[in-house]
Amino acid sequence: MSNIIYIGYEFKVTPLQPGVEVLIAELGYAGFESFVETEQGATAYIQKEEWHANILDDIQILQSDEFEISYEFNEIEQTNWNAEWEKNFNPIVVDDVCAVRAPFHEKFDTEYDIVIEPKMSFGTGHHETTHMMIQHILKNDFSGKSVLDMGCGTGVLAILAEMKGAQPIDAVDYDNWCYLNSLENVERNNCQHITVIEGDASVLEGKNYDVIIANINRNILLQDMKTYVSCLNENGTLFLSGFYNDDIPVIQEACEALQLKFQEKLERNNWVALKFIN
Ligand SMILES: C[S@@+](CC[C@H](N)C(=O)[O-])C[C@H]1O[C@@H](n2cnc3c(N)ncnc32)[C@H](O)[C@@H]1O
Repeated sequence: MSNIIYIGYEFKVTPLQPGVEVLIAELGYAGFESFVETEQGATAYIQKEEWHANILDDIQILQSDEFEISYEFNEIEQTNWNAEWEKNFNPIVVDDVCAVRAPFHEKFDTEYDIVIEPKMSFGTGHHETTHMMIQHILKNDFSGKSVLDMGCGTGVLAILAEMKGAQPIDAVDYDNWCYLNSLENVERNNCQHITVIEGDASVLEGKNYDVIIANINRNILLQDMKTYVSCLNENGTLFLSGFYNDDIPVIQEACEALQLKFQEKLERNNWVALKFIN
């Protein structure tokens, strides 16, 4: 383990659900890397380097009248929470077809059984957006398709794409932890067709894909949409998530300006995952 210093926030949330779920989702998009649900709420961790005093300013649920949320924070050693977090990682099963679990969980009797050692990368399958992207992948034909998983996190979506017959697959993330973690998970799931790349949209120059999956966030998607679409083959499909229902008009407008056609929307707890074709 490296000696990265983390800041841990202990949140007390009333009512607990859906408060904790929404809070964790929002913190994930603000840059928090890992979460442990507790009896009274949740503990959330962010690298000290990524932290700043206004980090909670954009967390909408903290302004909500429907929830009472208090918190304390302090600096902690990475090793203290990693073991605790692993104990708290619950496996999930999407649509009875695809399980996402850690190596220390029992194997599931599902068609797709993905083993993830998530550590600090986002993408445990617990988040609404990951869940919906898994649903999109399950519903669509990936056989023989070239795929880009942009913002791959743990690599979970790329791994499922390979299990569904896609190849070749590029899994790209600009975060070094995610890059390393995806490499580990690709190997753990015996994937043969995934290339993990550390970088942002600038690594996509000259590349082409039949399917692009991007679960990132509204602003990065809007910023990099043109690059994604320039990499999309004819009869291609683009799956987008990492934003709310309210963001659909601006995302849809950006896609349609690039000649994409809206096809389908999935929604969970106000988060959405959209499908476009060209
Ligand atoms: C919401 S997580 C999604 C992870 C995983 N694909 C999933 O569905 O669970 C977004 C990921 O995008 C990565 N990311 C954010 N901005 C990026 C960028 N500009 N280029 C590449 N990756 C980016 C983050 O490091 C993070 O791992």
